[in-house]
Amino acid sequence: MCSDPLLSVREPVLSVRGLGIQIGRQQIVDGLSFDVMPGERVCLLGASGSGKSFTAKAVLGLLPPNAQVSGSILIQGQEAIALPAARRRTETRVSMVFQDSLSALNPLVSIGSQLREPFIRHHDLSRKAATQAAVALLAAMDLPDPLRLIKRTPAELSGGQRQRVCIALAMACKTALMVADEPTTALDVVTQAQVLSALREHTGHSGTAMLFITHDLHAASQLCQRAVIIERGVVIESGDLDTLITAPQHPFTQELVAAAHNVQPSALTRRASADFVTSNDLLKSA
Ligand SMILES: Nc1ncnc2c1ncn2[C@@H]1O[C@H](COP(=O)(O)OP(=O)(O)OP(=O)(O)O)[C@@H](O)[C@H]1O
Repeated sequence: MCSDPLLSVREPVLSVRGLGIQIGRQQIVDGLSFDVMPGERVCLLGASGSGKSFTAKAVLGLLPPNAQVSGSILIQGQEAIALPAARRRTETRVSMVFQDSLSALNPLVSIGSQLREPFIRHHDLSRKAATQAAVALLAAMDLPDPLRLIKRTPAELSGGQRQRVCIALAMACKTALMVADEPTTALDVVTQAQVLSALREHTGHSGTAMLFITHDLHAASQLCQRAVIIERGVVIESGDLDTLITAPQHPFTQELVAAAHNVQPSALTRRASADFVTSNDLLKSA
């Protein structure tokens, strides 16, 4: 244990070492290792079926009971491997944003009640203060008319609005780490840009590190500083995302970059990401 507070600040929020996940005789993830530092956004990139979601579930403590898991997952320095989310200590809890925002939210409960709960349960706020905090968070997500929005149920919102509510919910939990598993895959390009922008503004330097799960290099390039690229449950390349885009080494990474060059992001997507220099700029200019 590090006693120097300055050194301990540099300890990873998430440290995955030799992660193995097996279901029956199928080895889904094999010897995966990577770190996410405080305030950092790291993407786990890979093709469909490469084991990204299983890795995310292992970090979140949501693996199915028949999964055999090995290796180590340190969250804030504490071992969390094979520990279900419900049994984790508060400091090792991880917030999450999933692709399917409709099933992530309770369909019968108003947005306000769902957003109030973490403020009341984890931050001891009164109902009135929790409502104010929920409204402020929705406003920070650029959602129109938050005072009316909190009275609605999830089905009364668009997919993009719901996803921003899910991000607000994750932010309300104030965890050191957020896992976002394909949060923009089901959205149109304009809404994708809004959701990526909300994630960018509310993670990273604001204090919440992020593990961003995606097969979309464009989305990753708008958010992340580092990438871990996996194929069939094994890391094939990792490092600084700018370097991976400009000088991809592995044939799969080269294919990913070549495919991304063929996609022209809309003018709106470009405008949404124009507030900072990203790996996305490298994709456009390379
Ligand atoms: N219940 C299960 N039992 C055994 N194998 C499974 C089960 N569910 C998924 N798999 C296999 O695990 C592998 C990894 O799945 P995973 O969902 O982690 O992939 P992914 O990279 O997230 O893909 P996608 O981008 O399509 O979501 C796949 O080959 C899949 O067929």
